[in-house]
Amino acid sequence: MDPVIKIRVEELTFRYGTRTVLRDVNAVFFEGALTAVVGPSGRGKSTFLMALNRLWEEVPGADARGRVWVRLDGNERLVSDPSFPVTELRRRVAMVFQVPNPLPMSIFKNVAFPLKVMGLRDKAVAAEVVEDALRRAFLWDEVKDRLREDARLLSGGQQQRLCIARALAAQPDVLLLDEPTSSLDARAAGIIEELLLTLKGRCTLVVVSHYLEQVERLADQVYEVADETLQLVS
Ligand SMILES: Nc1ncnc2c1ncn2[C@@H]1O[C@H](COP(=O)(O)OP(=O)(O)OP(=O)(O)O)[C@@H](O)[C@H]1O
Repeated sequence: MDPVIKIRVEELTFRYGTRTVLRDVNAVFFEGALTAVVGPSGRGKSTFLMALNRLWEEVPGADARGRVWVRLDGNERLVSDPSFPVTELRRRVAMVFQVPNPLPMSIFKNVAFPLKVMGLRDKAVAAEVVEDALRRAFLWDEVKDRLREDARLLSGGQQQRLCIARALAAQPDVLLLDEPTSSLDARAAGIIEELLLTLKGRCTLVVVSHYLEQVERLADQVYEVADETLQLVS
């Protein structure tokens, strides 16, 4: 069976003010696969991720042209379609940042946060979803007895897994991860890598990485940002 295209990027051009960072980018991302985006610093890798869920719209002076399609519930949706609520887009195409960004609240509330935004009021269901997300993020055993503690007291690696759990709680179709291990030591990075491998198949993953060995271990497909565009390298 042919792989399903989850995200299709057509003729994407991205500018900050008068400076063009990406030009005429065409790329596809397959459902359930992990695609790595590599390339030297400052070439537009993070910018590219931001184009996939419209995060760039929050950045003054940024402008994206072209089309990004995401397949949701069997239909391709244009992410820039004004009738596509950005909150829904970012729930289904979720971002995990380089530096973990736990909210100033408890571990439990951090993971339950997207459920609250989605209007889920049933506490028992929320508790189940939070536990499931923490288990899938390989964090449950470490935090199950301290769910009411401030999330900012967790280690860097635990905070990153918490942020992944928070994204997973909203059941995203696509997870965008911007150098998710670069602020972590080797052991913590290894746990995140293992976690990403278990997410493959259930979620479409797009991972910006600087580490070639990591990319070789994890990626099904690799794009390199070069000459202001994305080139498929493997
Ligand atoms: N808000 C902004 N305003 C103006 N220019 C920006 C802005 N954000 C990024 N840039 C510029 O756009 C280019 C691409 O930045 P981006 O962060 O996407 O690169 P990157 O490949 O992810 O880099 P790194 O690997 O260092 O994280 C850089 O030259 C950067 O200086």
